[in-house]
Amino acid sequence: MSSESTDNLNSYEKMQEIADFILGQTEIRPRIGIICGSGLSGIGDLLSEKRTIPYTEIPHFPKCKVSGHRGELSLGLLEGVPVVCFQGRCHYYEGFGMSEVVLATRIMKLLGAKIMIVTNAAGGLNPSMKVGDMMIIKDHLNFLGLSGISPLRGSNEDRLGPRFPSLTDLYDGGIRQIARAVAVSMNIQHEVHEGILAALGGPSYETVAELKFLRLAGVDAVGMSTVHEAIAARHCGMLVFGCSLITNECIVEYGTNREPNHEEVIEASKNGANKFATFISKLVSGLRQQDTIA
Ligand SMILES: O=P(O)(O)O[C@H]1O[C@H](CO)[C@@H](O)[C@H]1O
Ligand SMILES: Nc1nc2[nH]cnc2c(=O)[nH]1
Repeated sequence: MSSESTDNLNSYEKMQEIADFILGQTEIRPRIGIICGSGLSGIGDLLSEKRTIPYTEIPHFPKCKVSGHRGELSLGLLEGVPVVCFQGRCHYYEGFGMSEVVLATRIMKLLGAKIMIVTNAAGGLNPSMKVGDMMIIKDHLNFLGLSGISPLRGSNEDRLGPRFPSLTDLYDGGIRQIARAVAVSMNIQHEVHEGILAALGGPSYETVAELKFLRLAGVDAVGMSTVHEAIAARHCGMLVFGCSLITNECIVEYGTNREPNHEEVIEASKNGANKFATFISKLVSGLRQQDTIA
């Protein structure tokens, strides 16, 4: 399998080489980095003065191939703010190592970003969440992390961050407050929840028993990504905002003849993509007004 992990992207020098290559392609110096979830790459289409680079043209960059992920990055202005938008992510279940899964996060840091906005498609476990709703991530339960699968495993790169970073208040409270205000300004506050994301390894979806367990644990939505990038962002000192688009309702009963599938996920994210992108761009505008990115 060509995407199989060599997990060799922990080298700071290699990361710097990638960042220098990207900076050589554009005058844009991003203050915010955005990672687009499944079917959500359209956020990058809102950029002006845009320069798009396919991942295949970037030295050392892993080639992610899941459908719904474009596999390119765009630099440009969003609401007048210089941003880098990664339109496609690498997942652990694809066979990538953690250093590849979080490479985009570390590259945005080396490009100069202060804030990471990380997005995903997720299954709604809280019964109040409907397909097409959004969930501002308040905190996460990282099932891979709890068993030691961490992007920070291995010798620590002190130039990125500390050996033992705290994850308390990982998802920045001030940015979440701005996001809630944006939801009110768009009159979609009833569709924008705030809750706990559980990250599982995938690529299989959850069993009924697992979902019942997760619900008991206070989980609101389930995904297969995001938390690793959030940890890497905290490690290297970026503020983190995370948001899920709810693309399917988790099936928590036996014998319903319903089951999740990726086509449904992509279809729902296509349907919700425009509103989601508007929400993110208004959030960026809010961050600029509050000088959070200064
Ligand atoms: O997390 P993103 O990349 O949005 O995609 C989510 O959707 C896919 C499953 O349908 C998985 O890749 C899961 O992680
Ligand atoms: N783990 C998981 N990830 C998802 N991504 C989109 N939907 C789902 C889901 O139901 N479960």
